[in-house]
Parts: sequence; C-alpha cells; structure tokens
Amino acid sequence: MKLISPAQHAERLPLERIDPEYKRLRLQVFLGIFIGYAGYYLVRKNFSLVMPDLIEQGYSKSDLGIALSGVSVAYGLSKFLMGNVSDRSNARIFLSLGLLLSALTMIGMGVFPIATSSIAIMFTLLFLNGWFQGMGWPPCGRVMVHWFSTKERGTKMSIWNIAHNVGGGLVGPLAIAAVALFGTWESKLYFPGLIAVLSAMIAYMLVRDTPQSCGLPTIEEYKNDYPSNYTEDHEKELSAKQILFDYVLTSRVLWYIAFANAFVYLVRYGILDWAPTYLEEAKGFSVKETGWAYFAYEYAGIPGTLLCGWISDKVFRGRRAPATIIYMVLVLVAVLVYWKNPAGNIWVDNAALIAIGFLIYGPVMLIGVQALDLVPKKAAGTAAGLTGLFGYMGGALFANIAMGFVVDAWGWDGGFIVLVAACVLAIFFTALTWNKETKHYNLNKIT
Ligand SMILES: O=P(O)(O)OC[C@H](O)CO
Repeated sequence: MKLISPAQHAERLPLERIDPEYKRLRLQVFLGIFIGYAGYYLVRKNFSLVMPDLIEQGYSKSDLGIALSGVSVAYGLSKFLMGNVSDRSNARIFLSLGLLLSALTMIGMGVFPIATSSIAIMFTLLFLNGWFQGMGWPPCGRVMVHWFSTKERGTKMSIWNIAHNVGGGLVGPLAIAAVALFGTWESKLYFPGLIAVLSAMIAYMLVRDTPQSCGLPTIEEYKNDYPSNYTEDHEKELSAKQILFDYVLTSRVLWYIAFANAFVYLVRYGILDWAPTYLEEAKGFSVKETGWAYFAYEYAGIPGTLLCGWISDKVFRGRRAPATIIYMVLVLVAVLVYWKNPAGNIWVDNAALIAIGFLIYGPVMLIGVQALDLVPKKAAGTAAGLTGLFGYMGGALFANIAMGFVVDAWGWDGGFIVLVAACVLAIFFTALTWNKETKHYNLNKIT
C-alpha cells in the first residue's frame, strides 16, 4: 500500500518559479488525465464488438448480455469503493495502475482462448475489468480538484470529460484496424489493450499527484479562489472512515446528487443502448441509418458538454444546478419528440437523438463536478464514486435489464414513460441542491 500512498510534499520552489512551473504542470497533468481516461474507454466497451463473433461460435445474446453486465455491476461498485482508496493514494500511480490492469485483462481475453471459452469465465474477467475500470474516474477527480480551482472547474472538467467520448469513439476504428492488421476477431480485444498500455505509460509520465508534491502552493492560494468552507484541514490526507462518515455518507446534498445521477444515467443508457432496437422496430430505420444515428449521439455530446461547463462557470459563476436543470428540461423536450414523432420522419428522429446526445452529457459531467465541489479535496473520489454507484447500479443497470421487461410488457410507450419520469426526477433531485449552492455562492461573493 505504501507504493500507492499520496506523494510527499516537496520543499516550496522559489517565488519566481511558482507561476511558470504551475502553468507548465497544469497543462501536463491535464494532458495526462485526458489521455489516461480516453485510454480507459478503449478497454471499457470493446467486448461488445466481439459479441457477433462469439454469437457465431454458438453463444446466445442473452448469455453474452449476462457476461457483459459484469462490467456495469463491477464498475458501479468499484467507482465508489476504489474511489475511497483513490482518495488515499497517489493519483499518478493509481490511474496508471488501474488502466494497465484493465488493458492486461483485455489482452488476456484476446490472447488466451480459454478466456472466452465459457460465459462464467467471461463474466468473471469482465467483472474484473469493470473493477479495474473503476480506478479511472476517481484519480482524475483527485487531480482535477488539486490542480484546478472551483471557479474554473466546470470549464476544465467539461474539456476533460470529452476524453471518454474520444476514447469510446475510437473503439470502432481501432477494431477495424485490428482486424486489418492481425486478421483475427480476438485482435479486437488485444489491439485496443496494447494501445491502452501505451496510454497508461503516457499517463504515468505526465500526471503528478498534488501541486505541493511539486514544490508549489495549493491551487486555492495560487488562484486566490477559496471554497466558502475552506480551511487548512482541507490539505490533510484523511482516513477511509473520516472520508465516508464525516463528509460523504453524511452529506444530504450528495445523496440528492447521487439520486439525480441514477435518473440521468437511466436516460443516458436508456436512450443509447436501446436506440438501434427502437429505431429499427418502431421507426423503420435501416441498420446503416441506425449506425449513423448512434455515432451522432455520442459525438454531439462533445460540444454539448463544453457549452454546459462554460455556462456553469461563466453564466452561473460556478453553480452547477441551474445548468443541469436547463439541460435536463431540454432533454425532456427532445425525448418527447423522439417518442411522439410518427414513423417516416427520419430527420426528426435523428435531430431528436442528436439533441439528446448534445444535452445529456452536460448533466453527466456537471453532477461529477458538483460532487467534487461539495466535499474537501481529500474526499473527492469517494464523493464522485457515490454518484457513480447510483449511476451504474441504479440507472445503467435499470436501463439495460428492466427497460427490456418494461418494453416487452407495455410496448415502447411504457419505456418512454419511464424515461420521461427519469428526466423529471433528475430535475427534482437536482433542484433540491439549489439552496445549498446559492448559500455557497453568496459566501464566496462576500469573502
Ligand atoms: O460514466 P463514467 O463513470 O465513465 O463517467 C463518464 C463521464 O466522464 C462522467 O463525467
């Protein structure tokens, strides 16, 4: 455990070196967490791309679905539990180690035939992969709160957040390249794994745990941007018990955000995962048209996220709830259009889907930022982990499993009623955080 302990503080650099060193290192660590998190997404989703090959070998869709669920279940649990470990670890090592382990799991699944020889083995390995994947977000959050101050965090987080769209978007082209290079379906697992090993090495070279470990002052001192409740104690490393019971589990607002996140993730994955089936069954899309719509959904998220972070920082001056609520109201409108638009108007369905993609990733990102804002820096990973636990164990799992039953029993109308209710509940739970944020903001203005 000593190996991954937080980096020791170094002697303070001379005054004239502080500013240039801070500027250089902020860019460097930001690149490190961006490349690192994009790397995580290269080995998060690539199993889906070998599912058609496994079906050809005789596996059924439902069996493979069970194997795949291992990732979501483990990821939700791990983002919370490993988030707590991450808060007590050196982000540079923790981030790279998780990515390396996840990449090695995928390489192993591609290289050793026994790894794909039964559903039980695949479930176990995918569960392990989900667990290692949970070691990605929390150290990025730790880096973010130690190197970027509250008022700039919305914008900076929104830029970092597109790493997951970039990484996720590269999975398809990498699979095509893998088959072209190696000629086997297994290469769709090990080739992205090899690239992810490279990302882990780059992340290790670039990331630094805290400014103090590089001889720099805290980000609050450097930017003169102090949260309202900031004290010297915010710089002390905390025990697991202190993080959980003094700051995370006892924060009512954090619970509101966690519930909001469950509903936001229900919409995120409820729309995304069912888009191909819904568009082909209910709207008469061809497979090719569905593929493009799916692609557009993911990439529309990039400008939508950037705009959302900017609005939160510049228009609402560091408050997150107003931007989340505005985006979720617009998501609700787009979901209604996507549902009610009669079959045949393909461009309306595409426009609605792109609008949902543009809008949904802003709240996904801002809820994470809000979690980081609410607790001292040393509890950041656990706080974001709690929202992740609800997002995956609640929202994503419901979207994957229960949505299928709802649609089977009550048709697509039933599924859309669930999604509309999820939008309303996400808005409701975010609205409960409004007063807390207003107080925080007013205090910041006075001090
Ligand atoms: O769903 P996650 O945990 O991979 O997070 C995705 C985005 O980075 C959320 O900010």
